[in-house]
Amino acid sequence: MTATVLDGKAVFATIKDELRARVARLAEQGVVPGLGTVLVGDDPASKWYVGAKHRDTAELGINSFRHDLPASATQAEVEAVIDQLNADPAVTGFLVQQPTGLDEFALLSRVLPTKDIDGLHPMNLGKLVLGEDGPLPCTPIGCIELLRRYDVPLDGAEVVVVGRGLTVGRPLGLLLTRRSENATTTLCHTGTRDLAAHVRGADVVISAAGRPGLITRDMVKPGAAVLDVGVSRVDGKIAGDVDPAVAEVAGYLTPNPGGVGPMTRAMLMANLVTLAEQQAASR
Ligand SMILES: Nc1nc(=O)c2c([nH]1)NC[C@@H]1CN(c3ccc(C(=O)N[C@@H](CCC(=O)O)C(=O)O)cc3)C=[N+]21
Repeated sequence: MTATVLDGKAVFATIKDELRARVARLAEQGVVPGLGTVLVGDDPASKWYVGAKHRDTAELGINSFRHDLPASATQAEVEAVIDQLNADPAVTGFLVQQPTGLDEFALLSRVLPTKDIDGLHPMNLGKLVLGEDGPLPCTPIGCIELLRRYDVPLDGAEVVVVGRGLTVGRPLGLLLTRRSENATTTLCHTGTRDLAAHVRGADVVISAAGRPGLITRDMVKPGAAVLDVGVSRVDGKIAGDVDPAVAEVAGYLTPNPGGVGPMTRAMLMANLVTLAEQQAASR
């Protein structure tokens, strides 16, 4: 038995087709969505992610506005770029690529909540807690969407999330326990005494710890769905949190690369098109 591949790249291709149709309808109303990105410094991985996002927009007929700043950029300089993107009506939504090395909370708070396609503005995270509609964080909804497209049930399922970071683990817990997802969710982290015991009971495991090989074959319940969000680098290559031998016992497994990464970009594009539709409707 070998696990069914949760092919994020293939699902992204399908989602691109769906989005192209929505972009075409917006074009009939004279609206072209616009993505803004702010990148600080020259971390090669961050550069690649931002570059990939701009290739995605080009493929979808979405405008893009790229602001790359040197590592020496100050808080005030980055905030000035945020102000400019907030004020530009051609920019539907934008994100500040993390990490910046600056005061992240101040930067996140400065983005107009209505242009926050990352769903990480305190207002939007608050809406998530309160159960109000708003843009949702891309990697967490990417995980949920990937499971949905492969008919992996979440309703009543035991889900173990490994990691409590702002962009993945923390919001995933909030999303999975909503009535619409209805999963019983355990959030594990570096303080968890017996990780293996928790993972063993899980129908779905989502690991976003950034520790290569953390999830091993012996920890996984046969038939479980395993999503690998880890993007550590070992010898210049992507190393996930999930040991490859997990494929021998899991029912479903994301490749890495080719799993959650493309789904994150898919949800970013979807959030952007949704915002453009909302802005078009309220004109
Ligand atoms: N404000 C903000 N928003 C983000 O969404 C955000 C961020 N900051 N900081 C960094 C993380 C990381 N991230 C990835 C997106 C796509 C891939 C991706 O598509 N990876 C490809 C290939 C990777 C490769 O081959 O190098 C894959 O998994 O197949 C990976 C990682 C978004 N992030």
